[in-house]
Amino acid sequence: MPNRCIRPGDNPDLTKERETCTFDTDELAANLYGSRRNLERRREISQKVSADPDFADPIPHEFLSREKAVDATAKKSKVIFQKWKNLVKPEEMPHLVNEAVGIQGFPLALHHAMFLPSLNSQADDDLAAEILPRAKAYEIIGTYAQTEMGHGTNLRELETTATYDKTTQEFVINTPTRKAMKWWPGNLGKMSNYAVVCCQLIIDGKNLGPHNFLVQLRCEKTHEPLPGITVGDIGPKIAYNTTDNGFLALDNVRIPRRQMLMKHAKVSPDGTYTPPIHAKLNYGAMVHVRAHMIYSHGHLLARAAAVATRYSAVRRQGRIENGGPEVQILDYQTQQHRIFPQIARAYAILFAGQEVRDQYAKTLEGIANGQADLLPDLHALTSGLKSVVTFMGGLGIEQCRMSCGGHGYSDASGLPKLYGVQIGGCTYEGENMVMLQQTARYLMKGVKWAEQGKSLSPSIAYLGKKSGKSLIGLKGGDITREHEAILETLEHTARRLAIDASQLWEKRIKGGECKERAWNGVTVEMNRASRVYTRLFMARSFHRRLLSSPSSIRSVLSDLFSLYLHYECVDMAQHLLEDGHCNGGQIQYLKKRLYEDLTTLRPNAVSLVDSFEISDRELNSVLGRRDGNVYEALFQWAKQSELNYTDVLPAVKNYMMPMMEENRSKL
Ligand SMILES: CCCCCCCCCCCC(=O)SCCNC(=O)CCNC(=O)[C@H](O)C(C)(C)COP(=O)(O)OP(=O)(O)OC[C@H]1O[C@@H](n2cnc3c(N)ncnc32)[C@H](O)[C@@H]1OP(=O)(O)O
Ligand SMILES: Cc1cc2nc3c(=O)[nH]c(=O)nc-3n(C[C@H](O)[C@H](O)[C@H](O)COP(=O)(O)OP(=O)(O)OC[C@H]3O[C@@H](n4cnc5c(N)ncnc54)[C@H](O)[C@@H]3O)c2cc1C
Repeated sequence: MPNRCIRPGDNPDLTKERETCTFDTDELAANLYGSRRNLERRREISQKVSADPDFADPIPHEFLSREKAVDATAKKSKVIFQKWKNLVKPEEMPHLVNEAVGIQGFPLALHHAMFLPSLNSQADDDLAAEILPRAKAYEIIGTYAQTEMGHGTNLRELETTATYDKTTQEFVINTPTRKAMKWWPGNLGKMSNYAVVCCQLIIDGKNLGPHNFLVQLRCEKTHEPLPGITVGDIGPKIAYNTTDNGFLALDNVRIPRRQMLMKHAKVSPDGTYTPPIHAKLNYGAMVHVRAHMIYSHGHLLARAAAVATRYSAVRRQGRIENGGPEVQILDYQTQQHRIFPQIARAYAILFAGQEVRDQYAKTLEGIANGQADLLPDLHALTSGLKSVVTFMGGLGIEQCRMSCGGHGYSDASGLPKLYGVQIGGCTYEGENMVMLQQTARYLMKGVKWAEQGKSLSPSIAYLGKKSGKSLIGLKGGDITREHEAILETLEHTARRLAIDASQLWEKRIKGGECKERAWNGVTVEMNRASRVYTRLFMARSFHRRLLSSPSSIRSVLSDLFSLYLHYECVDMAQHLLEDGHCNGGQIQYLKKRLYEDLTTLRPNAVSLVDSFEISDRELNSVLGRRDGNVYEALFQWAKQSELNYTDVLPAVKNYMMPMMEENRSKL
């Protein structure tokens, strides 16, 4: 079967891998990206970016100072949002940015991820008509400033205030304390001249909670901060270092009333407050990012899996049998066990990410028509997914990095940067432990609704089902039935953990604790239930994708899905065993099946990552390059280190040489 990545001059081991492929890599890639046309567009964009001299990098970003890297990124962003703007559709923009700029952020990242979405979904018609065309035309750059130095998670306690002044029909915005400074917002420090700023709305001395306001930060002509505004960059971070995450203090900054985002909550000129149809519609921009970051985080894991798999096919080290040749490290079972589950998880996350984006679009449609009833389900699901996926992805990338040995530790591999970017997601858009609790709140309601026989939304329908005994290992050799048996066991486990957590909570309340304190005593169990609910959703979503896939790729997807399920179950074995639903023999069976999966997938491993269709430029990894010619490329990469510009560094000349000289002369 064709793997369409084979080219003359490639590393022969990699070519051999591609020759053993049992499916059409283009078919799988087209399925992943939605259609053949989308796949072709993806390639076209990759090729055109590589050919555009405006995107050429004289030296890799890894060797640039932060200021120079920010400069290079801004220069390319201008090219994207002027020259290229009309050449790509909005949905193709993330790919264009990844290709042209990379993953560490760019001046308009928050403009796209949060500024435009919050204006789109929360500004009233008048404000939207005035500001959106300017924002969409990049006449202005905006960000989303919510988090403060002292509070990020607990939005109710944000300290920035917007106090309504009826006499002038303005809001007066203030940062009352040092820790009330906005701290962290991406692109706030240096790039943005506007921001949606989250403030406590105060009318007639009454605090009506966090609301969003459009605030101009800098002069449109000079880009200098406006009076009353203190703004800057918060300094270097683990990753995202081409993003100017910023600080902001506001001192009696006045904005017109109509710059409150008033599509849902409203303040009339006389100061009358009208609440929104759903109390949390002001939090809509966060739901937007949570719904979209799942897919982009799937892509980060996909990249790491591509690097680790390709490199493991070209790296030869050690022997499996005495006297045999040095083997490709991909032949070691431990290496397969480290990397193949990451390939499967990357596919699973990408599939789930696509489903949740669709669910987000449906929910938004409902809200536009005055119906917010899909929002609680979406909030629970996106909160769970962002937490599980960012954590799973971080661990997965780290496994991929370690699987590349010493070279994985080098920036040449691209893996340290991927890891840094991925784990940022564990924190931003809601710290994972906190967001899992949001999911758990919904599950606790679901448990009650199920007890009362009420109807349940699809994502929690399993709470209303009855468990039978686990059929894992008892259904014979039919793979379809085995998948169903495992899914049923996952459903049972998710249901049981939610019910157990609910009972533990109730027990503490009955024991005399207030609901909230009792909750804090069971949050580890609550979050466990949320994770398994989310992992069940991911497994179901992968299964739906498998069932709807064309026959040409069904077999390889089924192999991948088997590996995914077996790995998930072994990883969660404790939960499967705890209540006796599964027994030790069944876990042993799952492990045996997992090891068989590793062998089954081995001939297709390289081809499965080829189907991620990530160009060399986008992958930005010497180890993961498509042609597999890594050793020469490693040397060429290292030669660009600024330490190699001269043979004798000033640091050596000024300090080390005199030291050695002095020590020699003492003898
Ligand atoms: C583009 C990709 C590229 C990606 C590139 C992106 C670049 C990076 C961008 C990073 C940007 C950021 O980090 S921006 C900053 C993000 N910050 C956060 O995410 C802060 C996290 N904190 C929160 O969201 C909140 O404070 C909570 C949810 C934890 C608590 O809020 P709360 O107001 O106290 O509400 P709480 O009592 O818990 O809940 C009351 C009820 O509201 C519901 N509820 C709570 N939140 C929501 C919500 N968002 N939507 C609907 N419903 C909600 C609850 O389920 C509950 O329902 P019921 O039970 O009553 O029915
Ligand atoms: C890369 C990056 C980009 C960001 N971009 C933006 C941006 O563009 N705009 C913006 O406004 N913000 C941004 N942020 C800020 C981010 O949203 C917050 O840092 C995040 O929401 C976590 O809040 P916190 O920092 O207050 O953490 P904290 O809440 O202080 O968390 C510290 C610890 O306390 C625990 N904890 C807190 N509350 C609870 C609870 N109720 N139950 C149990 N445990 C709890 C947490 O789990 C965690 O272990 C960004 C952050 C990062 C890292």
